[in-house]
Amino acid sequence: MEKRGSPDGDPARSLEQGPEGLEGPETPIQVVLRVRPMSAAELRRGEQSALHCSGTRTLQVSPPGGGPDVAFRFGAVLDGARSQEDVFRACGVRRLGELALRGFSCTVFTFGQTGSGKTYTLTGPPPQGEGVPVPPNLAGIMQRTFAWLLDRVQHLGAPVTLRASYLEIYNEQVRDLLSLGSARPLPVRWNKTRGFYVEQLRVVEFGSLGALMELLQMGLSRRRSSAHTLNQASSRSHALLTLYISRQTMPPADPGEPPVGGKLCFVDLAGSEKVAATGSRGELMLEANSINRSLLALGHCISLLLDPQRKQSHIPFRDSKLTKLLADSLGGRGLTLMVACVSPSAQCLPETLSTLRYASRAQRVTTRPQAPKSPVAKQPPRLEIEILQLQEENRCLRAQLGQIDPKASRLSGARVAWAQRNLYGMLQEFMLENERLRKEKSQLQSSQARARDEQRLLAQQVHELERRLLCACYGPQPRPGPAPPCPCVMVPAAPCPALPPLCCCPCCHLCPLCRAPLAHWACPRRDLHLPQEPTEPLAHSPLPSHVTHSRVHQLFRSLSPKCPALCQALFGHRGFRHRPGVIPALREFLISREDSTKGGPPDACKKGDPDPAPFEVMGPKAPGDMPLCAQAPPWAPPGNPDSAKCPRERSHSDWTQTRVLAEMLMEEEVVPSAPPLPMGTPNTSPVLRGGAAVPNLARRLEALRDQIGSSLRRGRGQPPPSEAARSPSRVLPPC
Ligand SMILES: Nc1ncnc2c1ncn2[C@@H]1O[C@H](COP(=O)(O)OP(=O)(O)OP(=O)(O)O)[C@@H](O)[C@H]1O
Repeated sequence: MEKRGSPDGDPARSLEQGPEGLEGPETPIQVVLRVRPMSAAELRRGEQSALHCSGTRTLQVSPPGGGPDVAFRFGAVLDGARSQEDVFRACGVRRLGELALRGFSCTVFTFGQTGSGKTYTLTGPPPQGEGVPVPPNLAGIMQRTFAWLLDRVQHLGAPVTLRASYLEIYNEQVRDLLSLGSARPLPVRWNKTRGFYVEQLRVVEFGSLGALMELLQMGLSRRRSSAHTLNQASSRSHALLTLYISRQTMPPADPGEPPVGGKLCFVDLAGSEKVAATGSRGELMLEANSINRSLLALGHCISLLLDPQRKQSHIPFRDSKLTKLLADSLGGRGLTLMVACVSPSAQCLPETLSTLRYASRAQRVTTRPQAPKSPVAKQPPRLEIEILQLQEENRCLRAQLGQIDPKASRLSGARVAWAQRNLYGMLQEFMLENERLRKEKSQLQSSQARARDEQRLLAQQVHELERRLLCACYGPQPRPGPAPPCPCVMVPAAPCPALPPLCCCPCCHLCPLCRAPLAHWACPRRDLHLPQEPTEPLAHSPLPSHVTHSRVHQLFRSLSPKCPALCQALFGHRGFRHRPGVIPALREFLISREDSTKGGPPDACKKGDPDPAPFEVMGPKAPGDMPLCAQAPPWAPPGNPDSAKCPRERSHSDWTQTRVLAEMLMEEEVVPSAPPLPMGTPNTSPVLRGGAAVPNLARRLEALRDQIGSSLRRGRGQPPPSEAARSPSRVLPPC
């Protein structure tokens, strides 16, 4: 069966003869078969042996039902009568240890069915009690190798550092058996130089056999094991103990030369098991499945490695943690020894045959063992030349530094100090300026925030006053409850004093939609009741000729979003469908403008409107002296000579209301502008301060206040307030 490798199947021997530092020849995995003796239980059950050793390297398998024997040939075959020491010697582990000392990476692993003697072969029988050592004659391959190695190191005459790590793969999780705390799962990583490795694995340095034995005992005691039908102390995990050997070559080729690092790894695989045979249930069954899966992955890799063509391509080492960690030993540059363990019992023959086939395949797998090369030899010549050149340059520069003139060096020092001082001064100035700018910025930000607040407050006040104005116009008392959608919904309704008088017809008093009181021009049947009202086109109306259709459109569009209720009252529900109603409205406003220019209340005229903008919508030129109406309207301001004909005296507030309405109708937009930085004292009223920058807004606010106050007072029968009482900061009566 054995067709490759050295004649005696010992790969170490051929390597020992090969040149160090070069990639070695293809070397097969060394396989040794061990047949354990029949156990007491098997003997009790009267089971027969199905295996017979024929010579030192051949095993004969006799099928129980008769038939021809099947022979398997391995590097060595050891029957149940062979002692632990025999096994250690036959496996050639000492040679592997020698190669590890020379920098090779060597692996010894046991393989076989559960209860076949794998752990026994590697570490001896399970300890009889806590802290009870294994008797020396029963010590396994590991203890014997440790003893040999420590002894060898002592006689080596070169400094050697020994370290060890011990891990188990339990249910596909790597756990550190030497960890200081509780073992937690560790990741398996890969990099180009190290290949697969376990991250954060504890590696313990040891200097004596006793220390190493302690580490072994520690790991064995922490390793998972359980009892089942075939084994009372069955290992439930794969365990890997690795010795890292670091040896300094003597004499060193170069002072900076790193030591040679070899590895010797012992792998105790968990046994394959048939769940039906072992009677595993629950957790045991899960463990068995995990073990079988990983062994299957290992077998698959071995099968692929056998194919020389596929070996060059992809081998699925990543399929399991076990194959990852054995990748180098199976297909890489390591040297590997496999100890296959079997039970002699005929009852276990199917599993035994499986193990034998597995082992037969494995011994055909080859690796290319490679010893580490000397660091000097590794470097390409170009790099060596570069290093030499750099060293030379370094030496020259050091020499030049030592020859620098002390005088020159003092001068340059003064220059540096001067530069540093100046830079420091500049830096200080910048820092001060920065500080100033920062303060200024924070002041500006706070004043900006105050201005925004004031602006918001003013906008709220305007909004509130507009609302109250509408309330006052359409009804002094709003209905309790949520705000009505239309200000017309106010009961009891009262005619708005700011608007022209209502038609005498009762049907015209109410809005056809909301039934709120309406001005007579909004009545849908107004033509029937007021035949004298003009219905002609604008060109024939008594309005000035520049009041064109488009002007009226513009007026309506600007008014309707601002004051929909008032717009509705003035123009009707559909705006220009009642265009004839617009014309008198415009006429009224122009008359009121005429009144204000001719006289008006003294204080109102004095306050005056320096900005004629509200009326400019009617045209660049005011109507001026053009008589718009032969008869003055009843709401003409006092002081106007025509006011004598007025059926009722117009009060100051009446005039103001008219003016405000005119403003509201004419203004293009009501957008309070942000006031500039506050000029007055901080206690100044926001209205006054904001008003400085928003004259229209403040003026309008004051007028609205006046108007609302007077409307409400009239409703309650109170006398009008004195001029002094009209203050912007006055508290408004509730609507
Ligand atoms: N060569 C041997 N001589 C005497 N007893 C042995 C031998 N090999 C194994 N045994 C005994 O057989 C039992 C099973 O051995 P061991 O635990 O090593 O099997 P295993 O293959 O490691 O099983 P598992 O895979 O379940 O861990 C143990 O009691 C062990 O002492």
